[in-house]
Amino acid sequence: MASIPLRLRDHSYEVLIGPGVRASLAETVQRLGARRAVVVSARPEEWVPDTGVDTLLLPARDGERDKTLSTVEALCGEFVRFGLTRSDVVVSCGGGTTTDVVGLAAALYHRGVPVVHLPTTLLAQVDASVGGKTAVNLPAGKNLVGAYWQPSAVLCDTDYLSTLPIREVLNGLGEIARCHFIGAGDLRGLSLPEQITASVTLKAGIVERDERDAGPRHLLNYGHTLGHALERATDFALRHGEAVAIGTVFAGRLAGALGRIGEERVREHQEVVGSYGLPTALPEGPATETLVRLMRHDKKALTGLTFVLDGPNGAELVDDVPHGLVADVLERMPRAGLADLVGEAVPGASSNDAVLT
Ligand SMILES: NC(=O)c1ccc[n+]([C@@H]2O[C@H](COP(=O)([O-])OP(=O)(O)OC[C@H]3O[C@@H](n4cnc5c(N)ncnc54)[C@H](O)[C@@H]3O)[C@@H](O)[C@H]2O)c1
Ligand SMILES: [Zn+2]
Repeated sequence: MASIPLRLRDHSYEVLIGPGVRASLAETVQRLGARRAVVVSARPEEWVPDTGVDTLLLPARDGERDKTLSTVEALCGEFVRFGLTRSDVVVSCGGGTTTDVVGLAAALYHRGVPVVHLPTTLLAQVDASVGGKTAVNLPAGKNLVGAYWQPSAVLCDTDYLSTLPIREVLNGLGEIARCHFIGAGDLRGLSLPEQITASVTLKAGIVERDERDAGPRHLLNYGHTLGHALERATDFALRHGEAVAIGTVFAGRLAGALGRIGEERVREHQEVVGSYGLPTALPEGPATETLVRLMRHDKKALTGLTFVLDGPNGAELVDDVPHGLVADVLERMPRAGLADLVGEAVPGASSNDAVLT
């Protein structure tokens, strides 16, 4: 088991990672001094560990559809009925959508009640549950209403991952792959729990330096500018992490075209992303101009576009990248059908066994 500390000025906590770590929930609740707990879980009841205190178990559903203010309101209503106080605790158990919506309910209820996350997807373990950002969607867009509310502990039980469909594994691996280029070093060849640990360690370090997104935290958006555009251009047929994987390969090529890195490092982007079984080519379909337009929208750029790009001093924010160059690099990227990009990403694998071992 690994224990990663996240030290902030007025709030510190541990992220535990490994098989079976959910069993430390009761100890965590006791340490917090809570007398009651509300557990909001999108997973089967048997997956929810004992809290050791008087507990209300609320079933939930993962998915963007339920990541709304009305879910927050419904949860808070249940907290009141149960008599939850500010010295008690809320526990989330589910994917990143569940940790996000439960995290926001915890942030708002009584102006903030402690929350412990039990993330059950790879993406939620390496990214969504760590760092204190919580949010819900509005009809106008994703994550438009939220708050910073750091959890009191995060328990990343890697046993939860054994039932994940392959596409959800790839979704998380996309975020792990981009860590290679923002300071985690080469994680290829490590076990999955080790890769999760390294990714969480990297994110924890970045959040410690920049809790509220004023600077270094933008490094976490490596590969995301094109990634977001690809998600939208494919109507979300690509999972977030898959789109980020392609965005990471593109970021390497763009940094190369700008002369910030050499050919070998550009190739390394392709190799690292490919080694995780992730897509490295653009999907057939969305025109180059469409992708550029979506990226402009993403960053509200008036002149050039802004990207996080690799360079002699590591990754950094680069402003004013000319549209023409961006379009040119996109044009030169290979294209493949969606089925080829993700359908057979792990040859012969009918479950995720091949990637999780
Ligand atoms: N707060 C942050 O900093 C942050 C960072 C990254 C992403 N996010 C958010 O996270 C969300 C995405 O999270 P996600 O990818 O986990 O999506 P998700 O919560 O929708 O879960 C993905 C799918 O996996 C299923 N699932 C979950 N656990 C499972 C398990 N153990 N076995 C089998 N199936 C399981 C779910 O039912 C769902 O179908 C987005 O809403 C995104 O905005 C937040
Ligand atoms: Zn991401």
